[in-house]
Amino acid sequence: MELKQNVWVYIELVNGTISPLSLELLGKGRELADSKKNGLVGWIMGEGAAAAAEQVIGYGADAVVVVDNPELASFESSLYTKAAEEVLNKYEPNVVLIGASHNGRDLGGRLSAAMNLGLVADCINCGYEGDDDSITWIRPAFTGKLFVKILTTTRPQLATISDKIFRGNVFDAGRTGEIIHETVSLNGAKPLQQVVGFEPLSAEEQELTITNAEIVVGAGRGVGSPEGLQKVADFAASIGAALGVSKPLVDSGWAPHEKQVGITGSKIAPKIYIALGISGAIQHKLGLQDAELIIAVNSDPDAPIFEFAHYGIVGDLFDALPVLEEEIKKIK
Ligand SMILES: Cc1cc2nc3c(=O)[nH]c(=O)nc-3n(C[C@H](O)[C@H](O)[C@H](O)COP(=O)(O)OP(=O)(O)OC[C@H]3O[C@@H](n4cnc5c(N)ncnc54)[C@H](O)[C@@H]3O)c2cc1C
Repeated sequence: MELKQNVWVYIELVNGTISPLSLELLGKGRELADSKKNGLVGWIMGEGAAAAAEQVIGYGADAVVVVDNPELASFESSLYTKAAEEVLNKYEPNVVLIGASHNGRDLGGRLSAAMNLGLVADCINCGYEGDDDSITWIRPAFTGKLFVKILTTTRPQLATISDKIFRGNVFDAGRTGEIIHETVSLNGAKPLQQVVGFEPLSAEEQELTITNAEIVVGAGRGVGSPEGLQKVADFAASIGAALGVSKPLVDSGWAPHEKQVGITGSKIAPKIYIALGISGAIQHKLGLQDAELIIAVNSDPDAPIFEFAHYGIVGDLFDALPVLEEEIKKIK
């Protein structure tokens, strides 16, 4: 397969496993490639990268470029940028999608500077609008008040993409594709930092957060006070759920920003989201639209949240708490 001028997805490995965000990008990359009858190339760097290559094919790539190098054993942005530059200069892809993880943002920004490329950061959508090879990137601007369309005039077209926007492809063990092993010289680059060891947290030490919990309880302005929020927090703890909040609670200083659900907070995909005293504004909704089941309690029957919640209770959230706690404990 001709590898040049294709759609490329940077595959990030986390402890040797393909990150969920990379799988999402393989789904979007497949769609982009198909719409222009292009190929989709997955590109993995790091020690042990070869082991993940077959899976990248199974998740939708036509080919995988593997840079398996002990110097890239753990992410070090200066070395990864050098390696990426060598690979991209050789293969000249048309489009490069990088997940907007911590490391992906770091790599994307450095690549943009090193290769003098335009970079569109934190995109939430993209696609071909015309007949040429230009991608229209869509990203929030002015702290989420606007969604802007951006075209990049440099090639490859480079963007980092937010998580939980796209769906990955279903794994197909029968898919076949080319696996190319690439070496990089790194041009004598030296790491700026060195990882000397990893100490994984035990299961008990790992905190339940809004992005990893199966059940998230969302508290909104309807809780009325820090004491009201504490009652909701106690309810969340009693059912083994993480506590999330709407923006006004962060703005009031009642909760830290890391608990905020929404376009300017975190996008979450729990099995169950229980929204208590939340009106359901679009900026909040955009953060939880991947939740499998949404239950809302709101005293206002016309609250917008009832337009997209699967189950709704019209009433005072504090009256609903003991009932919900009892019912959820019965089924847990
Ligand atoms: C640029 C920008 C970015 C934003 N980003 C985010 C974001 O990431 N996340 C986010 O959440 N918001 C965000 N917002 C704010 C968003 O527009 C809403 O203002 C916010 O989500 C409203 O929060 P809320 O539903 O808690 O409060 P409100 O809209 O005030 O709703 C409170 C609800 O509680 C109900 N209620 C009151 N008392 C009770 C009770 N005792 N029992 C039951 N129900 C009760 C009321 O009927 C009402 O529906 C953003 C706004 C802008 C402009």
